[in-house]
Amino acid sequence: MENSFKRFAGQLAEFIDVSRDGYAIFSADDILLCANKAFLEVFFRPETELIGQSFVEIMHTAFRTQKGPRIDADNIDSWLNRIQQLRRSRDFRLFEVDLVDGRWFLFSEQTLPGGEMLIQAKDITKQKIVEQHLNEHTRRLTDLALTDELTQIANRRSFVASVQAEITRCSRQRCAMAFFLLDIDHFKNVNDSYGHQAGDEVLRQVARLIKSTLREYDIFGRIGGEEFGIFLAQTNRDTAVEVAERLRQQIADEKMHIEGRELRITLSVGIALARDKTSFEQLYADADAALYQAKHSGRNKVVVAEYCVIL
Ligand SMILES: Nc1nc2c(ncn2[C@@H]2O[C@H](COP(=O)(O)OP(=O)(O)OP(=O)(O)O)[C@@H](O)[C@H]2O)c(=O)[nH]1
Repeated sequence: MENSFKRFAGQLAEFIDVSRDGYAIFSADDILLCANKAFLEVFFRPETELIGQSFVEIMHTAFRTQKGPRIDADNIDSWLNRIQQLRRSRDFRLFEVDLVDGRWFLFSEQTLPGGEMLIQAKDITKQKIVEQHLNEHTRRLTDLALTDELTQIANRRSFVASVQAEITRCSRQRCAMAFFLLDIDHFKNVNDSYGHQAGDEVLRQVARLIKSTLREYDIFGRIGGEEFGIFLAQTNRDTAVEVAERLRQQIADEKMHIEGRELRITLSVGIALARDKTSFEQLYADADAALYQAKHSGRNKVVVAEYCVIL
């Protein structure tokens, strides 16, 4: 029985020697006792240099020579302090390590009852590349799902979701909110006179212009067709009217260059205001009623929904 175990241990040692996974044993006082080739290659250092060194010395050299694990720190000592608190904090630990040369390893640390530590390092570079591609793909798909293809601003779905989240936050903090519905005037004429592509270009330019005048945290999106929405948190009636007027004026003053021709367009804006609990549907309905008035009182106008006058 003992002989067969010795044979097994001998074979295991042979396998470990040629394994693509790194293996190493540190003593209870963190001196590297032995390591196979794959482990030495993680640090780009020969056995004669590495064996007998402490974990701290090995990491200092890795940091100085920029060979081995990527150490994102200005100060290696404070980095080591942090790592030393994690090391041996449990009998078994599993963590990912990326190397300066771009490889990734899954490290496991197993502490034996006597304090020695067995380390296994598995090369997971290929899985990591696949994972990064998948993440990038997911991010692009998410962007596509949330962005209006024509204007590259938030589409209806993502605009409504962002506004709903802000309404919840503003209602909790009882802060004033303003919601604008903006609609290009006589847009059908643009399409009819200049063609659909020219219409598309007008939509793109209007979206770009509006976006450039808003603050970073204002929510702006294309609700559909030639209709845009803006949500402003912590905005009272006077400020809302001032912002909307400025936008309306800016669009009216802009000479658009569409397919070699100069074009001027105007916007009508309906504003809804709220302070207490409200919903996207409520704000939309109020702003839509105000927009209807703006359209029917001559267009190129800003109208605040009637009941909001008190705000
Ligand atoms: N080029 C282009 N046109 C669009 C798009 N979406 C909607 N439209 C057009 O926008 C026009 C909207 O027309 P109407 O709803 O009659 O409104 P309007 O002509 O702007 O008139 P008022 O809103 O009353 O001032 C329609 O002709 C739609 O075909 C788009 O993505 N691209």
